[in-house]
Amino acid sequence: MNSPFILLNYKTYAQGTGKGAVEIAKACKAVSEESGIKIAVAPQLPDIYRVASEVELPVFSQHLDGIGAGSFTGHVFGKCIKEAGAVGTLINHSERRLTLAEIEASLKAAKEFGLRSVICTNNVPTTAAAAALGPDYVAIEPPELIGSGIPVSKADPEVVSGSVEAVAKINPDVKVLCGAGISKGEDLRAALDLGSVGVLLASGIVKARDPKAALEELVSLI
Ligand SMILES: O=C(CO)COP(=O)(O)O
Repeated sequence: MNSPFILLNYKTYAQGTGKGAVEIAKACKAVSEESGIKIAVAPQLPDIYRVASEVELPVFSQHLDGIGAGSFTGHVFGKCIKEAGAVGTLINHSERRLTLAEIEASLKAAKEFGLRSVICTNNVPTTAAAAALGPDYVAIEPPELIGSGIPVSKADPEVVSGSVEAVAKINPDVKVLCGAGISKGEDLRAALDLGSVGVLLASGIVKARDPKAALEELVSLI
């Protein structure tokens, strides 16, 4: 089996801001090296350069706008996050929803600048629609379970397996992540057993008293 992929979204948690963004990335790097499991982080946009410069670990943006160079004040430009050191981006996170047209434009921008793309979705039909656009990954995250501590892989296994099935039919090149409430080794194990290739998670690690210990527990059943 290929290594699972763990993508840690820092959101705007204080613990993952500024210096904390670097410290958590260092913990991720240490656990990735110890375990051989691929781990990437998605800090806040102004922390991308800092994290990518100080820690040798894949860094994702939390958002990307489907715009180019020019008159787009306040937007997130693919070239800028690429040059800051990002290798990929989330698109359409449930806390940063986009229209379908915006998702497509954002994905196009990610491809233009060689950024890996993770389109976030909330149920099986939106996962199917996202897969049709051809991102590298879709990440199914039922919003009601986000931040709940109740893992999607246990509370709603059908939304994960249903997403995996739908994506396999529509575009088998697209890989499926799942997220929401994932924090323990058994949650990650269940997510993989349902056919996802990894997890997108946040609070269980970023807000943990000891993020490195929490990460070690997360990968302990792989
Ligand atoms: O939104 C999420 C990751 O993008 C999931 O958040 P939690 O891991 O805190 O439930």
